Amino acid sequence: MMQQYLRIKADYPDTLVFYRMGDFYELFFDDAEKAARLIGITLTQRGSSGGNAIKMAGVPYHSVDGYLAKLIKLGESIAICEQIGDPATSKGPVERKVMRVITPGTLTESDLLPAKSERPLLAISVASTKKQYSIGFAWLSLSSGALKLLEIDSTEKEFSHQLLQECERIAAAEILYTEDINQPEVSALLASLSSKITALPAWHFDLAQAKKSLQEQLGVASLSGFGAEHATTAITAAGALLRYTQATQGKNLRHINSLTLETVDEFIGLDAVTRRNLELTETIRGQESPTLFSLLDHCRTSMGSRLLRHWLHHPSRAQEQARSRHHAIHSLGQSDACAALLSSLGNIADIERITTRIALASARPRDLAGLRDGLQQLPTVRAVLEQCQPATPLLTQLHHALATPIDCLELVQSAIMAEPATMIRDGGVIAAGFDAELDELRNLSENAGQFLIDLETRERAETGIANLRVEYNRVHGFYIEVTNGQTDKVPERYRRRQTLKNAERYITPELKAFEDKALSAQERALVREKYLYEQVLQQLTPHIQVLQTIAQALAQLDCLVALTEHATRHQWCAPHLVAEPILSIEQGRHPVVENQIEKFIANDCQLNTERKLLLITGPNMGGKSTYMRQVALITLLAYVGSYVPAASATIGPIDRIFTRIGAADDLAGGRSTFMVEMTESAAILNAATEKSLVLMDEVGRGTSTFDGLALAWAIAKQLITQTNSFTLFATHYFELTQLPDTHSTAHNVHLSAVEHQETIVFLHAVQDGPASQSYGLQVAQLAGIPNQVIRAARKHLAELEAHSIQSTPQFDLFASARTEAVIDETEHPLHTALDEIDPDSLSPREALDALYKLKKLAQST
Ligand SMILES: Nc1ncnc2c1ncn2[C@@H]1O[C@H](COP(=O)(O)OP(=O)(O)OP(=O)(O)O)[C@@H](O)[C@H]1O
Repeated sequence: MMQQYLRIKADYPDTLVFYRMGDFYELFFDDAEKAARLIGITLTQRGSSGGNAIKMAGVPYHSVDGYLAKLIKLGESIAICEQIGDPATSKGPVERKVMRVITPGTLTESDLLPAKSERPLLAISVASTKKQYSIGFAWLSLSSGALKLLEIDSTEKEFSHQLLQECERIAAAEILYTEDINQPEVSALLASLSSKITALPAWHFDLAQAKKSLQEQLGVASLSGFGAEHATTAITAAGALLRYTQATQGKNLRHINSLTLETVDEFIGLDAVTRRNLELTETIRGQESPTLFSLLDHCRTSMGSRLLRHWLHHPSRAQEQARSRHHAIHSLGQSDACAALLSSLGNIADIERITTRIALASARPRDLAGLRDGLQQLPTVRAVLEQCQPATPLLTQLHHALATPIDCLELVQSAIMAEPATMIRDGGVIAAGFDAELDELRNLSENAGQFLIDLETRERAETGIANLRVEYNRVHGFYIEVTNGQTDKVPERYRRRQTLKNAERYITPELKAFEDKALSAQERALVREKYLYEQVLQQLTPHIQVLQTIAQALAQLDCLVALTEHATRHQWCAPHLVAEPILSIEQGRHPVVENQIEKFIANDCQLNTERKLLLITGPNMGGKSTYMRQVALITLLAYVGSYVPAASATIGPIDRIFTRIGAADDLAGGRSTFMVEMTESAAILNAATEKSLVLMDEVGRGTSTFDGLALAWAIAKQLITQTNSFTLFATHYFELTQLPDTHSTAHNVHLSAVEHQETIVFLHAVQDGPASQSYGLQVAQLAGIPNQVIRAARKHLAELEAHSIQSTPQFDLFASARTEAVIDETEHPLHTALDEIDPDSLSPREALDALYKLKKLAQST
């Protein structure tokens, strides 16, 4: 047996092998030690191999799912090795085979998957020519069957950034790549993500082979129908991805029958920092709520929740998609459609994942019952949609997709019991009337009850033993039990089966014959049921595609209903997406904060070609960050297709949203607060365009005042004059408020506060003009800094202010620092000489002389 084990293990060196032995899965050697360490199962030793004791650890097969879930969470992969031979007939060890490999990116079991998020598997391929790179991404959500491709061109400088950005957006549970990627830092880069990283041999990434297997999988002769035939690097990645998935599943992947080619400019660009700062699906501290997603997720199905999460991370730049959702929300909100739909959707199971399990033949009886109950809701859902006025194209499309697949529904209705057992092996799954043979076998075993009662009555009468009982247990089968006092009345034909303390148990030829028949009928019924169940799964496979369409339509409808619900409840408005460059929000609120505090103060935001950068000043705690975030979230929500928390919102084309908010050390990544701040700012300055929305919060505060101020000033200037992006720039450097004097597209706004009896009251209202003072000490006092410290600070502040007698203290310090530097430089003899030259008035000869003179001067200093 150990030889068999070692042969199998050799094919799965980096995977924990769960080796089936009777009712247990056993792990051996290093696998056993590792599993014992990771999931706390007991490590034992038995026998020996090569003179060393064999370490082993096992888990019972019926509770394996819990252990698998823990291991997968820890990033482990597991090979499930089953007994496939018949132990009764095999000579030597029973034949065994790895039936499937479970990896973090290839999960389909409901117990192992999070209900509300996807766990995609991503493969990355890189092709390079000189300094140009093409990065191919192919990712698959095995639990839904959605396969996506993306190919981006990159340069050496951009490579790492682009690779990381896409990986973070896709958020794969597992990444496949080849170590042969020419960039050695790639593996380090990928390792910085939280996914499991699997390196594959280079030959898995072969274009010709990839194209062939992709076409075979999708059942097409060319990929042109998907517009993907030229995306060769992405196709190469898809080849490796398919090979890996097929190998782990050991089955046909019938539910993967389409692919989507994404383009890099399709979505509003959100880098990882921005996703985090805006707290879309995770708070900055990494919690699940409160986030934009936790706020809006009123979805009744897990399919809806997953799609909503996807929508929030993928707002399309094309305004059409968002507009069609706004129209649908308008229509759904007009009537009481939402309430009706919410109750129907609440009765619908996760048809998307159930369909996948049907394709993989791993669907459990309750999956099919769930499918049946869900499909039965479709007519009601459609009827409600028909009532929605006005009928919008999107709702009509959903109505169309939600037609009941009659054949499929009839099949599950007739085949599956109303409330089937959890496992097919226990029976109690196939409905009565579906199969005559099964009904007959069940009849035989179930009618045993009456036969036994009759027998008992007869035997009592014949033997005169009044308390004689005919009974059954799993170990000894049927028997007649007679208490000790009565055993002398037992007739000859009784054979003793078992002796107990107070009684004897017997069997008779008649009872034995019945037992054989009944037990075999029961066994045969179980076998028949299993067979029928497999047939039903088979017969469902032609319906996979239509079930996928239904699942997607239900998910969309669920999201729309959730958004409508929220919009109605919180008086959100329909945004206008327009072609002009404008971002005009009236009475905007922060969607999450407005829900958490009693009285949220609404604020406007006007940005357009004449007003592109707002310098936001105001006290700490005044609401600057909240204001900036709310503008970004309203913009994002509008493009997601949701209504927005405002009285009105008109928003033009937006290509990316950038944020530089707050400062946190990235100690793990080896970057200080200031380094993080500057890296993020650099990314913005390099990539922002005039269609980008940029949020900059207190840039420069991570370093000394002068350096910080100088950087903040230069960055703001660059955003005004070069990138010309829509910018919200919050700062505590009052000196920056002078920028609008020289740059007409920059404007000052501030968050107001008033002093009241030595303390400060925040008004949270955005007003024109710069703030008059910073109220830092008052906020510190509010925060509980001891009075003594506050008094000392106040004294020191007065001294500082007295020192800088100039009108605007810090700015003048900054200005004089600059002029000093300039004076220094102009006093250099070389500079003096240069200043004296007027190139326009020089003859060629004089110019040459001047050049010699300058060169000499340069050498002498
Ligand atoms: N518009 C508003 N209406 C009501 N309360 C608000 C509003 N904006 C912000 N607040 C409240 O004020 C608190 C502080 O807001 P915020 O963090 O935006 O201030 P800030 O000016 O960015 O402060 P700092 O400069 O210290 O970072 C928020 O937690 C919120 O409770």
